[in-house]
Parts: sequence; structure tokens; C-alpha cells
Amino acid sequence: MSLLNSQSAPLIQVDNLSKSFGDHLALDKVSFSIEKGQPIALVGPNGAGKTTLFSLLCGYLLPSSGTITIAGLRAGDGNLFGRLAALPQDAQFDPRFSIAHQLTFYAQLQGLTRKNAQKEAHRTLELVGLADTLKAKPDELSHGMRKRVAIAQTLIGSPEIVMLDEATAGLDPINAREVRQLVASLSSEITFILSSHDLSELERLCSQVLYIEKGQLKQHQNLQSEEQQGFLTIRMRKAYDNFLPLMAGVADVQHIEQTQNNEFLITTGLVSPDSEPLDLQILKLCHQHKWQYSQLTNGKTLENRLF
Ligand SMILES: Nc1ncnc2c1ncn2[C@@H]1O[C@H](COP(=O)(O)OP(=O)(O)OP(=O)(O)O)[C@@H](O)[C@H]1O
Repeated sequence: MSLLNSQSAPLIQVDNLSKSFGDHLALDKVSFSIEKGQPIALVGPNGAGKTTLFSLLCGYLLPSSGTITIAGLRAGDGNLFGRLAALPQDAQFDPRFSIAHQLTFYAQLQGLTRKNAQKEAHRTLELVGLADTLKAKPDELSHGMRKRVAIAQTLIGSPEIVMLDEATAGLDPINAREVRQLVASLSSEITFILSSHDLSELERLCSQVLYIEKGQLKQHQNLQSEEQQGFLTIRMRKAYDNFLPLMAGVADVQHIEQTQNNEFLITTGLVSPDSEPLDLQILKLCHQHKWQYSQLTNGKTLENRLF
């Protein structure tokens, strides 16, 4: 077998994908591929085409032109049932039936016996930290809890790909963090595709980002690329006098610029192997001047990379 043939095909391959609603072109010749185990972020302004892309990947909509191949199969192929799951933005549960009843039903749809389906409902609810809600009806749960139950539903049958459309939208910080922790903990087993308007959330969870605007794929970036090296981002709690000139004076800082209110992008120079790590030099300066910072991260923020 040649080396080329032995390389595994991408998990998802999208080629020249277009989708029109009447004369409105919602997606315009979008092409990308996703490898297994690389959580991917889908970003774009309202109306950009993200939900349309989700629906096409799930097979809920048919492309106007172009192709989508998932694990070697066309999107919508019956053999993908159970291998790919999606949380729509407006996921709803039937108010008449208990959570256990509904999740068990979905598990049975995947071919499990009633007993195994009940176990699967319990397993997935445990994953989202809601095992004690089995007997509850949807209306007895908060919005955040219902969202987590909907995520549990996507995990039924251990799918390989899970698409979460705005999974943390409208959640309080604690529920949102639970969802993020869950995604992070399952990312080695499941390839997540996440859409969100929270860029800091996506940059923490994803290794790649697709930026869609007016139906076109404008950027496809690897968030762990080497381009990130050589930059630090620091967010200060408030504005401090002389912050910029004093930071610029740190030996290994080549350049510093304000990117947002109290947020600064630092370009590092060639750091000599003998000198202290630059982040430590920066933190010492903050300490010396009693400047409070809220975050110091390697690389540029996703927002600064996209816009
Ligand atoms: N079923 C439909 N019929 C007609 N037009 C549609 C339909 N679904 C989406 N559109 C249009 O396609 C475009 C893309 O919509 P889509 O919902 O995919 O955007 P989005 O990026 O998910 O937006 P948001 O961030 O607001 O959820 C929009 O102009 C929308 O009005």
C-alpha cells in the first residue's frame, strides 16, 4: 500500500457546498475538512449560514450543490444514524413525559433493548451531572438543566461526532462551565463541532475555527498553529498610568499594542535562553507596580485573530 493510501481520510469532507433558499444563497461554495478528534468552532455573524451548515451536515437539509462526506458516507445516509448527533439551538422536550422516558425512547430508537436504553439514559444524564433528574418532567427543570439534558440526548449511543449549536447560550456561568467541562472531557472520544458567539469559550475548547460570513467560508484557522508563538495577551483589571511604556521597556518585549479596553497584545522578541521566561518578567512588573491583571495567555485571542 502506498503511503498516500495508508493516510486516513478526513472524518468530514465538505466540497463546494452551496445551499439556496429560493433566490437567497445561504451557503456559497464552502469547502473544508475536519480530522477526527479536532474540536472545531463555527463562528460568524447572525445569518451567516452556521445553522444551515449544521442542518446540511446532519442531513436535515439537502445541498443545492456540492458534497458532504462523513466517515466515508454521504450526509444523511441512514448508516450515520447514531454516529452523528446534533443539539439544535431550539431543542425541546415533550412536557408530558419524564426525562427518563424521553431519553430511553431515543436510546430505543437506536436499537437498544428497553433495559439497555434505560441504562443509557442514566449514563448520559450522569455525564451531564443530572442523574437525579431522571424522574423529572421538563417543566420542573431550569433552562440550563434542560439544555444539559438535551446535550445528554446527543450523547446517547456514544456518537463519533456531536454538533452543538449555541450550547451555552442563555446559560448562567455555572451551567455554561459545566457544559464546557463536559465538552473538554469528552473531546478525545468525540469530535465536537461547536457554534457559539462566545469566542473565548471557543478558543478554550477548539483546535480549529471556521469563520463564515454571508454564506462564505472566510477563514479556516488552526488555533494551535506555530503562528501563535511569539505573542502574549494580557488583560488588565483597569487602566494604569505608564503601563504601556513600562511594559514596552521589558527587555524581551518587542512590541505592545492595546487591542481592546485594558487588553494588550505583546509581541515577543528573540528571547535568550538565559533570560527569565517573558510571562514571568511581565508578572513581576505587574507585581512591582501593584497592577492587577485578569488574564495572561499565550498567543492572540480568537477575536484578534479573526478580526
Ligand atoms: N428555511 C429557510 N428558508 C429561507 N431562508 C432561510 C432558511 N433558513 C435560513 N435561511 C436564511 O439563510 C441565511 C443563513 O441562516 P442561518 O440560520 O444558517 O444563519 P446563522 O449563521 O445560523 O445565524 P444565527 O447566528 O442568527 O443563528 C439567513 O439569511 C436566513 O434568513
